[in-house]
Amino acid sequence: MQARSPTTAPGGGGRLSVLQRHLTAVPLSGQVSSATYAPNFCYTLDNDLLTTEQRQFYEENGFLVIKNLVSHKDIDKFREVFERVCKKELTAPGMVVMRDVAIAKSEFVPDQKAITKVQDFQELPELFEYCSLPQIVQYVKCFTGPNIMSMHTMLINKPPDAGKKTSRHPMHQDLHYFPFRPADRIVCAWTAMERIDRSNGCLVVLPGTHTGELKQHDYPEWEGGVNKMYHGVRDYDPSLPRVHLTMEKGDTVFFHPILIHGSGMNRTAGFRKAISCHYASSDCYYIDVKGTTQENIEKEVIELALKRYGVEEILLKDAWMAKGRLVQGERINL
Ligand SMILES: CCCCCCCCCCCCCC(=O)SCCNC(=O)CCNC(=O)[C@H](O)C(C)(C)COP(=O)(O)OP(=O)(O)OC[C@H]1O[C@@H](n2cnc3c(N)ncnc32)[C@H](O)[C@@H]1OP(=O)(O)O
Ligand SMILES: Nc1ncnc2c1ncn2[C@@H]1O[C@H](COP(=O)(O)OP(=O)(O)OP(=O)(O)O)[C@@H](O)[C@H]1O
Ligand SMILES: O=C(O)CCC(=O)C(=O)O
Ligand SMILES: [Fe+2]
Ligand SMILES: [Mg+2]
Repeated sequence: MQARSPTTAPGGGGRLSVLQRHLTAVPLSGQVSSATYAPNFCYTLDNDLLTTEQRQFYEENGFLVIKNLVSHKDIDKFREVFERVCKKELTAPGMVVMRDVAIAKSEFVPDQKAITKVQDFQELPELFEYCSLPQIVQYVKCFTGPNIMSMHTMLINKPPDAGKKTSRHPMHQDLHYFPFRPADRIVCAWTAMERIDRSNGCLVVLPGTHTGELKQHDYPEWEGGVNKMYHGVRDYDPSLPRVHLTMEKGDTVFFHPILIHGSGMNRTAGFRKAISCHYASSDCYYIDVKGTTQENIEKEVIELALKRYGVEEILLKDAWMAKGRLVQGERINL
């Protein structure tokens, strides 16, 4: 791994100006791809899709935005399917439909408006289609290699904030939830289903933090409450330089599971929608999280599994084994 000098620390003037240029860059079409052999790269694999500049950007920042990757037609289709899920016209084994904590205890909330996210839709073909879109998978392969599993799926419907700031997602590292490694062979694809900016709670990232360690996570001490399992990095330092990712409908960001990120509150009256899938190489292997910072999330997952399904004696990895689905290549370890 390349050592990072203090001058390339996140938020260094040089880095941010490169970032700004990148974020306003033109769509990929027309760019010349390059299959450069790059011995110093470790977060991306040799491939003939990413330009050297794109690889370099992900290596340094831990994320990469590809404009206009998913068609509006496909997104409109996913939106319709989501609406049918909300109306309970469609369901699938294992799928979790979750309400925002601020309205979870209300006696009457009209169905569609109550839902903050749908999770684990891997058994619902109409939504799982997102995870198999060839134009997404071809990018995923640059990070995971050819044997690709989908591990976690979400359609996030960030509600207008009910006034308690519970629509925020605290700053976190997704690896906190994952009992598999190596982290560098895991990547999230997150697609904006409409224009998303600071007003409706865009993704907020801390560039370059993917080169750090997995940190201790807890529930943030938020007065208004916090959603189930929305852990945040302990002692989050709000003075760290952040980048707000403004994205248009169909734009997709690929990001590393150690990258610290979150999302702000939704100050609009609309439900901010994004669809995402976490992928991993099937060559990844499960780890035992006992005695690590991940013990607290394992405990919560075990409690939930007992409460929901009555299953006992499971480990975090058992839940993940059941969720994982092969997208391409061969299922090896996961
Ligand atoms: C397999 C491993 C998974 C690992 C995690 C994901 C990995 C992510 C990886 C990637 C990184 C991703 C990062 C991430 O995304 S982290 C977030 C991941 N979150 C989850 O996985 C949670 C998924 N949601 C659920 O399991 C259910 O919806 C829950 C259990 C929350 C409610 O269940 P259900 O919907 O059936 O409702 P109910 O009517 O039966 O209520 C039961 C109780 O729950 C209370 N309640 C209701 N809503 C909420 C709420 N929002 N916040 C807090 N509490 C809530 C409710 O008041 C009641 O309490 P009480 O009256 O009993 O006191
Ligand atoms: N104590 C905390 N612990 C963890 N994450 C936090 C904490 N406080 C705020 N965050 C997160 O930091 C990110 C940025 O928050 P912020 O409220 O600044 O975003 P915003 O609402 O999009 O922007 P702004 O309010 O500045 O216009 C969000 O993901 C938010 O959830
Ligand atoms: O707010 C979002 O859409 C992203 C939330 C997130 O980072 C996550 O669920 O892991
Ligand atoms: Fe996340
Ligand atoms: Mg704010």
